[in-house]
Amino acid sequence: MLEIANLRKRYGGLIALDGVSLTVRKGEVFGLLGPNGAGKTTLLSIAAGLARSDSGRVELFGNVFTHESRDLRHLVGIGTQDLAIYPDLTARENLRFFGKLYGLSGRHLTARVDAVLAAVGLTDRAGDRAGTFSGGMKRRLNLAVAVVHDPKLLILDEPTTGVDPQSRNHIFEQVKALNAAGLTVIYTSHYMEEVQALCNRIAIIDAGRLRASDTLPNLLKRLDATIHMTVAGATADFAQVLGAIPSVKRVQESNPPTTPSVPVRGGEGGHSTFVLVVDEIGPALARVASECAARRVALLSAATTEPTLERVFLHLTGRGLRD
Ligand SMILES: Nc1ncnc2c1ncn2[C@@H]1O[C@H](COP(=O)(O)OP(=O)(O)OP(=O)(O)O)[C@@H](O)[C@H]1O
Repeated sequence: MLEIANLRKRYGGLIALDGVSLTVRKGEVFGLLGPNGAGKTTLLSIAAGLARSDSGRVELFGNVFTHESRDLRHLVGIGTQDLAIYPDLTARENLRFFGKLYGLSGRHLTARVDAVLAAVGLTDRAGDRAGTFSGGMKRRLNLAVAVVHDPKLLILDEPTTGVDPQSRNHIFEQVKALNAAGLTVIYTSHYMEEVQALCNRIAIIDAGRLRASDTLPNLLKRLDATIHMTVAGATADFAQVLGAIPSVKRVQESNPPTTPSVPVRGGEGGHSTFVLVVDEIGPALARVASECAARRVALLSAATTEPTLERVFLHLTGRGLRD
């Protein structure tokens, strides 16, 4: 649906986009993550035809899409990070205004306005001025404005920023419903868990460069899972026993014996600590427990760390999402 190739954009001496390429497929919710200032808004503005790139190419449904492509603009809806609604107009007037800008009129316009008001739960407040709305209601109206002209691709730039949990859920559910009805969505958020729950594929950008673009399971595979375990009464060959478990990739022992001839690690009944780097925690842990039982080794503690999107993000960018 959207093909972005080698986009570059400078603001004076600052390189905001440094050759970003990515593909968004029809029907997916595509997540875009990046620390503050990574270039997300710049990328989305160019992808939506609102800003010009210095070089590179954007194709929408196989057609070159630029700032000048007015005939293709109706295919895209954008929910901007800063609210794009008029506080002095009512919710309905806002939607009629933006609908008309996209060429809707008459009964079709009225039907679309009613449909999106209902979809975002603002039918009861349709006649109230947007300026009187809560932050969450304004965000919901902003989303309605983005889809009033029935686009094929919806670009949402941090749609849940600064809203209460209830409105956040409402927006979240609405995005899911729009996607289920066939709308392709690009979604940026500062909430990792939203992107994790909503998106089929996720791109991570940092300092204007694409660091990764993949499905969540594939992104998670970039990091190892570990088991930190403490045992008592381990025999000298216990590290080898652990290393032979199929899903264990590496074993590190934190207190190796001082003399190789001592048969019991850490002395009689002594404690030993191992760190296992594993492919999958569940099967590895089950085998660890059974090996311990078979060898009369007491498993005193086992703590696991699994890859999360947050850890992958930190690994790729060296920064947290909300730095
Ligand atoms: N119009 C502009 N003029 C000058 N610099 C700009 C302009 N717009 C963005 N920038 C700079 O370009 C870089 C990328 O900004 P952009 O808004 O695209 O990042 P972002 O990932 O959307 O950040 P955030 O998460 O904070 O919204 C930042 O350093 C920003 O200060």
